[in-house]
Amino acid sequence: MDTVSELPYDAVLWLSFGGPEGPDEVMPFLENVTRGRGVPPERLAEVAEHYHHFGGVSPINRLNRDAIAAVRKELAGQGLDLPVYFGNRNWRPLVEDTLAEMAAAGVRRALVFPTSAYGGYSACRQYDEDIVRARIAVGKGAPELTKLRQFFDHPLFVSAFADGVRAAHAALGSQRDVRTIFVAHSIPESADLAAGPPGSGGRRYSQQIAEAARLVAAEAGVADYDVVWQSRSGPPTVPWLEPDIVDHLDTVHEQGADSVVVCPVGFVSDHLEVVWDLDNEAAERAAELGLGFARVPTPNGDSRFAQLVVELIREHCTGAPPRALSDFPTAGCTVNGAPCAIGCCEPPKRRAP
Ligand SMILES: CC1=C(CCC(=O)O)c2cc3nc(cc4[nH]c(cc5[nH]c(cc1n2)c(C)c5CCC(=O)O)c(CCC(=O)O)c4C)C(CCC(=O)O)=C3C
Ligand SMILES: [Fe+2]
Repeated sequence: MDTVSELPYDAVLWLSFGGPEGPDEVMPFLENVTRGRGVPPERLAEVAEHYHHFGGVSPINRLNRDAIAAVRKELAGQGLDLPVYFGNRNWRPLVEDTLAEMAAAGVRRALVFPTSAYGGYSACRQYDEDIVRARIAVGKGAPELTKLRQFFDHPLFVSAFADGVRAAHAALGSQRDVRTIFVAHSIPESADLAAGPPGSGGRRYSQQIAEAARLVAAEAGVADYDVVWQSRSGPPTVPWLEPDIVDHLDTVHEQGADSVVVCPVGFVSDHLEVVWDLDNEAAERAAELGLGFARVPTPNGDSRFAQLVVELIREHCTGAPPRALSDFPTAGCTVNGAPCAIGCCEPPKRRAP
């Protein structure tokens, strides 16, 4: 690709979810995540336990810092002079503070890399809301922020997972009846129905998950697989995407499988919902059922992830056609937190606070 000599941007903002880094930070973090979202206190107490199991430290901030270091190296290696800043929605470093720091350093226009590959409210539109909130907090002189596009069907994203699926099958041995299970964060049915531009029929999130699973399976040479969900929250009366991964293990066991390859295609890093909900809860259920269990790593630890981020930056700056394996429209790239379209991935109706 041509060199991007005169970059129209002067920084990158790595925008993520955030997580606690000590036991005292767990509850304040969870309160930030769930403010006004109708998550029952019992669920909150249960999730707090998951964090305390790891000393109150989520791996997510460390994983983001490692990924940022890799992206800085990749940028420098490609001769791109762009500082990378780190800000989160729910925990320190909070995006409001990071954006203030960027403004003070003289940043005028920045690209935003959100740490989610997908569309939908939680995965895409809520990051737009974070951008709006941070710019309001900084006020006059807030940098212009352009969010990079969704990348669930990017060949580098797909091939990192596909290599992991192949390696997991190899680790379990080829003579066994292995079931491949793709898993993503569940969301309320209503949020999935509202995902995508109005009039599109919704379900953009679950459709993109299904498409990513299909692409990864095809590249890994897996003919049969399932797509299931994890980490549901909210009151039990509200329907969320199902089946849950743990229940699904019972199903595949009944169907005669003797081992499972679990691929967390909905996430980019091995954060707490992966190391607890999959490596602990799901792995434990698999052991009870006598199922062999191999969990595929997320792409964050793969060298292709930094390449992917830099490719998205270059693609945006040069106007090159998006490298994408699906027919879904390229969405998610907007300026200053604008939605992709009016009413796109609308936030679900909340209970009054
Ligand atoms: C689609 C989706 C992604 C993927 C896209 C993306 O990556 O952005 C994601 C990522 C993450 N979710 C995370 C953690 C949590 N999510 C919660 C709650 C919720 N998630 C939701 C959806 C998603 N979540 C929803 C609809 C809720 C209900 C409340 C609400 O409507 O917002 C809660 C509250 C307690 C609970 O009920 O579980 C916690 C603690 C962490 C950090 C893990 C760590 O600390 O390492 C990460 C990366
Ligand atoms: Fe979540």
